[in-house]
Amino acid sequence: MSLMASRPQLIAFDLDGTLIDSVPDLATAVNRALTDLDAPTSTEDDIRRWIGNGAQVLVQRAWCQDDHGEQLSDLQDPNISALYERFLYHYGACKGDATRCYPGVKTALQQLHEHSIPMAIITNKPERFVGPILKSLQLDDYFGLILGGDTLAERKPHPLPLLHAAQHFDVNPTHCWMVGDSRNDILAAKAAGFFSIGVPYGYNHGEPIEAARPDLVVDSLISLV
Ligand SMILES: O=C(O)COP(=O)(O)O
Ligand SMILES: [Mg+2]
Repeated sequence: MSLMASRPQLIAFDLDGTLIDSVPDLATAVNRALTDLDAPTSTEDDIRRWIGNGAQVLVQRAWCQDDHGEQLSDLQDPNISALYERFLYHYGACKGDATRCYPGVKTALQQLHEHSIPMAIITNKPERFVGPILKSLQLDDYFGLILGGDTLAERKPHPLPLLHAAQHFDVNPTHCWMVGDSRNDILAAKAAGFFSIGVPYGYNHGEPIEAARPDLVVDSLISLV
């Protein structure tokens, strides 16, 4: 039986590591920002593990070269704020250069759209980058709501953006799905009462997504249709 038989009233998608592989451009921007501050650069493998808690935490981890850099550094530190500003500048310039959709994403979104399923993006990425990236990949027609990591007072793993989305579409959270690659997506889904769906091909801080105990794991978004 198709998953669609349990027809969700809303599907919320994570962006980085779920719809798009954005690591190469994020790594370019982080390393250009580090170079501007004469700090040592990081490998793409390290940066992949540091994605998923938003851009400020990403630069804290890169500055400290540590998976827990947000606990070892202070957002008020002038080096961190300078690194963040340089990151925003460089990522603004390179955000679409090497970023691509994962296989099956476009087909799945198109088919869900044809089924008239309401869809939202709930990402921890700064909101300003989301619209332009979706547009450049021709994914901008599918989503009735886009929430970035800086749109609301809280971001994933907090349930607020998911509850906000359910309210926006006037639907009950228990009839909504959250699809993501990170434990933050699964934690937010569980806290909000959404059905949680993990994808195994994303980043998830170097751990298998199964460790976050999602309700379901799908290898490709095609399985959702
Ligand atoms: O910016 C990040 O840290 C990751 O964003 P995501 O929530 O779309 O995975
Ligand atoms: Mg993600």
